[in-house]
This record gives sequence, C-alpha cells and structure tokens, in this order.
Amino acid sequence: MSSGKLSDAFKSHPIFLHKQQPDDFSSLQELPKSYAWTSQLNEYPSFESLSCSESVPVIDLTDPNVVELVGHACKTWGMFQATNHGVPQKLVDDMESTVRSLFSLPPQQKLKAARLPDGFSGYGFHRISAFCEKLMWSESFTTVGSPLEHFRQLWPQDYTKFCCIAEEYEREMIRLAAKLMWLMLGSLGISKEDIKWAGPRGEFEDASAVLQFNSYPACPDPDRTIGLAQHTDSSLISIVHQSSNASGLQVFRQGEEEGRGWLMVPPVPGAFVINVGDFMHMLSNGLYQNVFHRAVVNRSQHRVSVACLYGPPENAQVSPLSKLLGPSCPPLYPPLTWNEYLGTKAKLHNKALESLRLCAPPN
Ligand SMILES: C=C1C[C@]23C[C@H]1CC[C@H]2[C@@]12CCC[C@@](C)(C(=O)O1)[C@H]2[C@@H]3C(=O)O
Ligand SMILES: O=C(O)CCC(=O)C(=O)O
Ligand SMILES: [Fe+2]
Repeated sequence: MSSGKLSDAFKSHPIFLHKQQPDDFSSLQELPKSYAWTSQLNEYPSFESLSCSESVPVIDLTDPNVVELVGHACKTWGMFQATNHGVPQKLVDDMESTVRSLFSLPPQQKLKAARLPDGFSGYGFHRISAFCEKLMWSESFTTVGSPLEHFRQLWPQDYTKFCCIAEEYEREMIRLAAKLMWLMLGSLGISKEDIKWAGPRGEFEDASAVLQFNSYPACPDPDRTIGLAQHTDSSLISIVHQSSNASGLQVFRQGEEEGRGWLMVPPVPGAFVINVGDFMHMLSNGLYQNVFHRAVVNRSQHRVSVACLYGPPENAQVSPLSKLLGPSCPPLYPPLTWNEYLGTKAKLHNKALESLRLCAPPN
C-alpha cells in the first residue's frame, strides 16, 4: 500500500450507491422505502439518560486535574465533552450558520459541489453509506485543505466570507486538537520526545485535519431510519460541535446486559464533543477506547454538526508508543499511515481495526 496524499485516499476505493445523491428531504412527506431500516437499528435499546454518574463526562479544560480527568474519560468512555476550550463562541456560531446555509441551498446548487465516487471532498451521502443496508437520513460535506473551489461553486457571490470562516475554524480546531493530544498523551506519561511525527516543537505542525459537515433534516418517521449509522472515527481524535436545537448524537455504552445500549450525548452549550478515534486507540496500544457512536434524527428539527477529524501527518507511520510496550504488553498493531488505514477502512469498515490486530488485547 502507498502513503501519498489524503485527498487521494479513495482513488482506488470508489463507492457506488443505488442512489448517488441525497433526496430533496424537504419535499418528502413520508419515509421512502429506501430509507426505512429493518434490522440493526433496535438491536440495542436507546437511553435518553442513565443515572447522572453514568453520562459522558463534561471536562473543564482549565481544571487543575484536567490531565487525570481526560485520561480517565479516554479509558472508560472514549469520549468526553470539553468546556473552556478557548475557541471563540462567535466563530462556532458563524461556522454553524455557514453549514446551515450550505445545506439550505437548492438541491441542484449543492450538486455543483458533488463528491465523486472515488473522491474525498464535496457534497453527498456519507462515505459509510456503502456498507449500510439502507440510505441514511442525512447529507454531508467533506473538505480537506481549502474548501475554496467547492465553495466558489456553491456560492458564486459570497464564497470568500464562508471560506474565511471555515479556514479560521479549521485553524482553531488544529490548535485545540494539539492541546487535547498532549492532555491525553500526558496522562499516559508520554512526552514530546516520544513522538517523532509531533514535529520539532512537539506541536503536531504537520498533522492532517478533515472538516466534516453533517445535516440531519427533520424526518416524518424518525424511529424507522437513522441519520448516521454506528461507526468509530478513523482519526486520532475528532472534535464535534453539535447544534443546540436538537439532540441526536448517541454513544454506545458496553455495560452489563440491561445497561448496554445507545446513550444520548446532549448538546452542552459552548462545549465540544471529543471522540477517541481508531488511530489514538492504536497509538495508545489499546489503552484508550475508540468509541462507537451514531446519530438519530427527529420529527421537527433540522440538526447539524461539524466534526473535525484530526489525524497524523500525511506521511507519518504511526505505531503503538514504545514507552507503553513491554514483555507483557506487545504491540497490538503494525505501523500504519492514515492513508493506508483509510484504504483498509474503505474495504472492511467496522472490521478494519480488528483485521490489523497482531495479537489479542490483554483484559
Ligand atoms: C478521513 C476520513 C474519515 C471518514 C472518511 C474520511 C472523510 C470523512 C470521514 C467520515 C465522517 C463521517 C463518519 C465517517 C465514518 C464517514 O462516513 O465519513 C467518517 C470516516 C471515518 O472516520 O472512517
Ligand atoms: O452528527 C453527529 O453528532 C455525529 C457526527 C459524526 O459522528 C462524524 O461526523 O463522524
Ligand atoms: Fe463520527
């Protein structure tokens, strides 16, 4: 397998769906058969909330114990919500308005920025649709590097304004992601010298970031379909802003029999949801849990989210950190670039990580 550019990751893994582009959701009064899921959805129960000790931790990044809190959340949940993260609220609001404005464009206009079957960036169904029994009630827009070309197609008049917002937002995400990386790694006793690809100043100067906009229109029959099917993110970490008008993000809780299921992650004003991705799981040699999550839809609200999938530099071979290895802790995964991993994921989806495992994880 080759390393190469992230934007070329899917060149040899095109996806073909029985419908290439999302419908005009606003015109649908009933759920079409193609969106009606039959199995999988209710395999496990959904919970609005469990007891209060059992909700995704909310962590104030200025808390004196932040390193321990973050480490604990990554080991036990693989997810937390971060407050006091330093990203200006105005920028987050502008980003959300941009995303709403994009998905509110007429269908024909959105298709001007359509993602090609073998492409990485642009508008369309989510990449994982290829593995789903039915279509998902959502639309997405993905961008890596500058969104300028696509934005120019979408908004011939005011693309500059939207471009500035997206680029500024991405810069802030990259800054926050580096900070979160060191909180997570610090909690494992890892320091700047331990990771070559963290760059000379240890600030992950060359890390890659993908911006993913998700749109979940109001749905006439929300219980029979899904917005985004269960998955783990292929990133090191993902930083998600969810709109505050509706909940929808659910996290899978392993737990005992009756406690096992999908737990709602309610929007917390001003907070970002932070996910442990597959690469952080590999880097930490299994100490941090990559986390299964999905998004459900609702009857009356148009929900949107903005995810930044943050990964290693394009050409970096990432392997389990040697400081975490020992006679009783052999490496669980081989060295891998992000590009190579996305290729494996494009073939095997939720089984990708397991297929790469070199030996069984210790209990
Ligand atoms: C860098 C990535 C990671 C991708 C593919 C590619 C660009 C878009 C990402 C997502 C975003 C939405 C969920 C997901 C499952 C999807 O369908 O597209 C993600 C997937 C992954 O995490 O594997
Ligand atoms: O919409 C959400 O809350 C989840 C989005 C997500 O999981 C993703 O973009 O990877
Ligand atoms: Fe995700």
